[in-house]
Amino acid sequence: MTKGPLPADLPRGMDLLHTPRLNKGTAFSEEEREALGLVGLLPEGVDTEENRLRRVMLQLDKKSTDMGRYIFLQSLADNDRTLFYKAIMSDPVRFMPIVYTPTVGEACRTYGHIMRRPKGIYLSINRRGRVAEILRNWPEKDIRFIVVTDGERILGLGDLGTNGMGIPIGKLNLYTACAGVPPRMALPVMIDVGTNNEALLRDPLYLGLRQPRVRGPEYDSFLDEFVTAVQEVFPSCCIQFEDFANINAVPLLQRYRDKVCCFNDDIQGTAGVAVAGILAALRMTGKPLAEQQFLFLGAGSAGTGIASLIVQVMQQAGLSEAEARQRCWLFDVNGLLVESRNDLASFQRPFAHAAPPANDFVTAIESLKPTGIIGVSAVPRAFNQLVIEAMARLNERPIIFPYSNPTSHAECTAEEAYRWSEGRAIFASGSPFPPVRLGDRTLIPGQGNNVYIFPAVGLAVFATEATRVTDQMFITAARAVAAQVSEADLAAGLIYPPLSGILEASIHVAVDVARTIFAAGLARVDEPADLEAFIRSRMWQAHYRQLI
Ligand SMILES: NC(=O)C1=CN([C@@H]2O[C@H](COP(=O)(O)OP(=O)(O)OC[C@H]3O[C@@H](n4cnc5c(N)ncnc54)[C@H](OP(=O)(O)O)[C@@H]3O)[C@@H](O)[C@H]2O)C=CC1
Ligand SMILES: CC(=O)C(=O)O
Ligand SMILES: [Mg+2]
Repeated sequence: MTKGPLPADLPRGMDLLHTPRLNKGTAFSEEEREALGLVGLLPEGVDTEENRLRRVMLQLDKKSTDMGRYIFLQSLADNDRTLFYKAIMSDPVRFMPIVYTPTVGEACRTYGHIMRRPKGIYLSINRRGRVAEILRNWPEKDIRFIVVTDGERILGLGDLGTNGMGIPIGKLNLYTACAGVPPRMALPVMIDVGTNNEALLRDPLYLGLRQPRVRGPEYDSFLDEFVTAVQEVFPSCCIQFEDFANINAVPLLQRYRDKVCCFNDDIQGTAGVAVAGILAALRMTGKPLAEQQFLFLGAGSAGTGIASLIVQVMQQAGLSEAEARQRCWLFDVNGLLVESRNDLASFQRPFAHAAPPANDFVTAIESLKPTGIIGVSAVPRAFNQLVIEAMARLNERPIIFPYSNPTSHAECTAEEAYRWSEGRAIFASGSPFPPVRLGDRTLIPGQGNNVYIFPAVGLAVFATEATRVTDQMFITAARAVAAQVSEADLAAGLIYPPLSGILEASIHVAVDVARTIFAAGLARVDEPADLEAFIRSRMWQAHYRQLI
């Protein structure tokens, strides 16, 4: 018995089983099977959602590698999207390292080899002039989030060309899994302007343009065409720029941040998570922010993005901009950023100090006496024993954040940071590390990853239909993430909320960000009396819908 007429566009029979958004497989009820032409296309047994989840877990358990699990889960998403989200949301601690860093990094390295069904839109520069037409080929019409990359700086793995498509897909998976943003409204986009990765150009299974990267005015005008076309085809869409090389990431953000609803996750999202970690760490040490001194290894998108947000937060704590800048020092491949250097890009100049050059990181630590070091260099093991021991000599509780991803590019492991600091480090890494046993203590490393920020900011932007994304929204998000860390978490050494509860944490963060959006007059909906109930009401749930 149907409950009224069926929607005209509801697929039937095999088409329905091949529509991942609607497919419930063996969970289609007898009623649905009769009404939708499914009788005989499924075995007689009618499953519950839970039974289908049990079968997924059983099959995952039989896979011997995380790559195998990644491929299985992405195929599941192609087949039954609800079940995919139900699975990964059932245990974020187990599944985040598979759909996200570190496994997604390995998946991107070999994307042309493991690819099954395409997901998202590929915009090749050879199709310039046709971007709006191509975006219209996407079947969904109300797109609210695009995560876009050109594949040039995929995690710390460098230029992976169109193989980098795994990142927009993974980030958008997390919008839904960690914040309930409806998956139907999310679109991964790959801008293909070629690749300078010789190994990929030689790989017969590589699927992108086989040419060196296009740069300069031609690149810029293609990105202009993309941003303009998004406004035309998806007028309520927020664009998240992801994993662009800094030569493009920084100018793109500067060009569009005040014109359209957009942000750069590596610059602003990462800054949000770093500030959150610092604020929570200070709850642990009881020291004021205005007395902290940070030294960064790496002065690219993430390094300058974090430093810039720290400066703003320190200003809110009462320091002048100049005083705050004196508390952020950056060190890159050519040493400390000092005014006498003539190799600095314009986005790095504001962080160059009037100080003598220094080419040795440990020497820089000894002279600047930082309270925290933040690794955003993608240089594996750059925080060596000398570095950690120097930090531990200077600080009772040194802040050590090896933020580079994936795990193979972390500046140090959790075990190293704890061992070389005699267990005193306040530690968080971009990719997860397992708990560390030190003497009779078990230390639990936190994950300092922008996943604590972008899904929650995204949920707030989605619910309020915000017109812009501002730095203040990331400061609010950072404060809200830090506030989610309980006294018990702090006592256990954690400076981020446990990943197991990331969905609830994101909702609380989104509520605060939404308040900031309303206060700034950037919302396109009326401010509701009960903001939390409003945010919750906008969230997608990973449950099968009754189709008839
Ligand atoms: N945890 C998280 O949430 C996030 C982590 N990240 C990670 O941060 C890393 C950097 O990202 P991003 O800032 O976008 O990349 P960029 O390429 O913009 O920056 C990398 C920086 O590291 C410097 N660097 C390279 N080699 C060395 C070296 N041997 N010693 C000192 N500095 C060096 C580079 O200098 P030069 O340009 O001169 O080579 C550059 O300043 C990546 O691994 C990424 O995965 C990024 C975003 C979020
Ligand atoms: C986490 C992230 O955005 C990165 O490593 O690039
Ligand atoms: Mg990134």
